Order: sequence, then C-alpha cells, then structure tokens
Amino acid sequence: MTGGNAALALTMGDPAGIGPDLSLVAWHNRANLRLPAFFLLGDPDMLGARARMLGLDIPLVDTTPERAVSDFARALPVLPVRLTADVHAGEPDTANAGAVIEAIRQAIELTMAGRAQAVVTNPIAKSVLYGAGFGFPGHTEYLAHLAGDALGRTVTPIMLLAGPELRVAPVTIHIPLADVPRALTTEAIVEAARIMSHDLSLRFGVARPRIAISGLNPHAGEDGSLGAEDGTIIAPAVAELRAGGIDAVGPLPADTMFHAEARATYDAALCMYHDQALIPAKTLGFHDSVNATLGLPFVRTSPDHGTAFSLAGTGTARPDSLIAALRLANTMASAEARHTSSAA
Ligand SMILES: NC(=O)c1ccc[n+]([C@@H]2O[C@H](COP(=O)([O-])OP(=O)(O)OC[C@H]3O[C@@H](n4cnc5c(N)ncnc54)[C@H](O)[C@@H]3O)[C@@H](O)[C@H]2O)c1
Ligand SMILES: N[C@H](C(=O)O)[C@H](O)COP(=O)(O)O
Repeated sequence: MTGGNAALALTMGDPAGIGPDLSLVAWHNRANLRLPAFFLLGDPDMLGARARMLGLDIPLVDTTPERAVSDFARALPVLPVRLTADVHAGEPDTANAGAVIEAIRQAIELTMAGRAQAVVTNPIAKSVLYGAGFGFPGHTEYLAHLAGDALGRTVTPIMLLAGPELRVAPVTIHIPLADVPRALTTEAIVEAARIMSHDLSLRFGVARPRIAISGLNPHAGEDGSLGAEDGTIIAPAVAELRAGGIDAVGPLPADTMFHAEARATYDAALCMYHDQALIPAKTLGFHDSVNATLGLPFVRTSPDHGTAFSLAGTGTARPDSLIAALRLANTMASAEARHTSSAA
C-alpha cells in the first residue's frame, strides 16, 4: 500500500528528544539534500521553540496531507498534534505520551488511506511511554497491532536494520535474552525469513534474495555439543525455506558472518535475537543505518537511534540516520508502487 506521490508522514517522536531537532535540520537542508517531501505530525509551538533554541529561522505551516508536497518548498508542513505539557529539551514527560502515540496513530491511518506515501517515525523513549501505560514494546509491535486491527488479521513485523554495509533483522525482538530460547521456533524463523525475502523483492528490488541465517549458540552449536537449538530448530527452518525455493543458508556461526567477505555472500542476515543483529548493524553504520519494519501493509522507517535526550536542543545531534530514513521510505514505497503497477 503506497500513497503514490504523496508526502511522507513524519511523527514527532518524544518531543523532549532529538526528533524535533533532526526534523528541523533536515527540512532546513531539504534542497541540497534533495529530500522527499514530508509533513510532520507534531506540536507547532514545540517545534517553533526548538527552532529558536537551535538558532534556526524555520517557517512552519499548518498543512494537510494533500497540500504538504506543495507547502514543503517554502515551509515545514505541520499536521498539528497538540502536546499536553510544556516541553523542556532533554526532560521527557509522560504527560505528553498521549500526543506522541496519537501522532503515530494518525500517520498510520493517513498512510493506509493512501494520503501519505509512508510512515517515518522519530525516536520515542519506550520507558516514558510505558510509564503512561503504553502496552507495546515499541513502534514495531504497535504498528503491527494497528495494521492487524485495520486488516482484520495478524500482522507479523520484522525489524530490519538497513545500511550501506549490512541489512539484518532479529527473529525475536524486544524480549529479555532469557526468554529467547523458548521463543525460538522453526515456524517463527521460517515466517521471518519469508517476510524478509518477500519485502526485499517488493520494496528493495532484490530479484532473488540470499538470506544468511545465524545460529543461536557459540559456533552454531558445534554440532550439538554447545547447544541443541541450532540443529533441532534453526537447521529445519533453513531446510524448509530452501525446499520452498528461498535461498537461505545456515545456521551460521554468528561471529564469522559479518566481516566484509562474509557479507558479500548474502543480501540480508537473519539473527535469533535483538543484540545479535543490532550490534553489527550499529557498529558498521550507526549514522547511516535505518530501522525499516517489514511485513506491514505500508512502508515504515525510523532512524536507528533513540531519543538521545542529552543532545536535544544542543545542535550537536546528527541528522544522518533520519535523512537516510526519509530517503529509504521514499525509495521503498516507490519500488513497491512500480512493482504493483507492473503486476497490474
Ligand atoms: N527508533 C526508536 O524509537 C528508538 C531506537 C532506539 C532507542 N530508542 C529509545 O531511546 C531511548 C534512549 O536509548 P539509548 O540511550 O539506548 O540510545 P540512543 O540512540 O538514544 O543513544 C545512544 C548513544 O548515541 C548517541 N546518539 C544517538 N543518536 C544520535 C545522533 N543522531 N547524533 C549523535 N549522537 C547520537 C547518544 O547521545 C548516546 O550517546 C530509550 O528509551 C530507547 O528505548 C528508540
Ligand atoms: N530496537 C531498535 C533499536 O534498538 O534501534 C528500536 O528500539 C526499535 O524501536 P521501535 O520498535 O520503537 O522502532
């Protein structure tokens, strides 16, 4: 589902974090960056105050999704989502959690209605939302929940970290490490790899995706002597995927699948848990990797970093990952639109 030539829907994220800073800087440099048009779902007063704090003269305009592309050239288009409490940069406040969540909800609704091209989310602070009763581990699970509600079916999200050096995703996402072995099943690995393969073709233009699947245990279990899951859970998943025509290899020892020569042998890696995937992703490209959620009925990207509260309002936060997220959302949605129109 893509909104054609519509603007991207960018959510404000936690208003005390660096999301507002990065959005203002990105818009300010839109011409030399040749950025795709976006509108920001957020509080105009907060944005104006942060621009002044950063010493940036940035015109804001209340917009609609339909006017945003034309507005983007002369002002930062804002779809107002009003905050409850005053914002102090670097000082998160659970009183604003409702508005943070509402901005995400509206971005999804507009994108699923074809009024926005894709969703790009500025960072939220999970603990702040939890403190206000938010019942999901983060955007990834919340987006899948809302999409599933809209479609009347279960939507399984895959959290892909996409950068110039590596694309990688974990099978299990925001669960405690102690719970990972119990959560790993052959079915979950197969489903994750199938979604990854499908979206790499549909939204990344990879004709025949090669997927490298990691083991769980050291040395991928060392033939069972260092753990059983690699042989009893992961290997059957690889066999099932290959029997179904997906070019999957594994289970691979995780410590020798991320150096340059290894990375040249696959299009994306699938790991068993959060840090097994995100450590190499953020080590190889912290400032130019993007968090892209696969498996959704719309495109969603996010910077690969968080709210960096200590940097908010200082002018020192780097906008690179947000810029890459805006560009990737546009590229992914455009690839899907081309694929869909050629299949029609
Ligand atoms: N996409 C998201 O919404 C997202 C992603 C990761 C973490 N988070 C949340 O953010 C909060 C803080 O998490 P954290 O401290 O683990 O990670 P973080 O990414 O906010 O910060 C980690 C380190 O990187 C630095 N950093 C982050 N972004 C930067 C930028 N653009 N430019 C320069 N330096 C930057 C920070 O100053 C800090 O030193 C947590 O609540 C976490 O849940 C959200
Ligand atoms: N786990 C990701 C990371 O560490 O970058 C990030 O927190 C994802 O958060 P969302 O599900 O809110 O995108």
